[in-house]
Amino acid sequence: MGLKIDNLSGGYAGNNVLKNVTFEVPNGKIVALIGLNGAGKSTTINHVIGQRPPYAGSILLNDIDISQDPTAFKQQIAYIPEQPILYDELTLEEHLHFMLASHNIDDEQHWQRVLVLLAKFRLDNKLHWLPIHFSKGMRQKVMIVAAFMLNAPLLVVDEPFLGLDTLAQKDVVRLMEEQARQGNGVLLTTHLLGSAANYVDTFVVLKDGQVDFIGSPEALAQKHNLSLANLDDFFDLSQEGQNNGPN
Ligand SMILES: Nc1ncnc2c1ncn2[C@@H]1O[C@H](COP(=O)(O)OP(=O)(O)OP(=O)(O)O)[C@@H](O)[C@H]1O
Repeated sequence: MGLKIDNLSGGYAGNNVLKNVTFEVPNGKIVALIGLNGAGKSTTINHVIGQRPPYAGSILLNDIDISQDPTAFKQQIAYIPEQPILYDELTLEEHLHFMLASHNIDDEQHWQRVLVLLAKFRLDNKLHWLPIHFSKGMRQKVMIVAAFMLNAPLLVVDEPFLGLDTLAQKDVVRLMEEQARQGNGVLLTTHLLGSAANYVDTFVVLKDGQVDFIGSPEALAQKHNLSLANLDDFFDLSQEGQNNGPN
């Protein structure tokens, strides 16, 4: 069980980006989607969170098919977007209550966890602030608190570290690991392979909208004759491969 993507084709009107993408995020595992700019990572994420319907293939989360029951499917997902999405007229506190309600989560039971997360990201004294008062990093932290408070079966994170200070980056990694320990799946996109190798179970490499590799950090490093510490050089090698052309 967990997330199962089978032969997914998808993209945008007139631009079929993903071709037969197949991979899984088992419950309790952290999977990182990686690839060069334009490889199709965000497009895959858009399909997984139900923003775009698949052209072909299937997306199941704990046996619920996104095409057959999109509401039940989406209620199992917590999502941290690359760019924060906040309502200008809602305070931080109102945002969090709204998110809990939209996921049918008992507010009173969960509020203690919310307060712990707010304190961790130093937002605990800002419950009455409106988004206009938040810095870029603080806006991102609001999205992070909102996602982790849901404790959802699948956490989807698009570029989790953009705009975050190093302390917050470490907290996000620890929280993703905690999610996995609790049996939830985590799907993230990242360009920071070297550090991701320390906490992900599986890398899924996308190239031109297709899955090019699935395996552990060790297997990916071995395939490219790299040490885990030098895994960031993987992108240089991919780039060279592209520049050299298909033949
Ligand atoms: N809204 C859109 N409409 C049409 N084509 C798009 C749209 N968004 C992205 N694309 C195209 O889809 C392809 C994959 O883009 P995508 O954003 O999924 O890549 P990515 O791997 O997430 O890249 P990055 O690392 O730059 O975030 C690219 O060719 C891009 O031009």
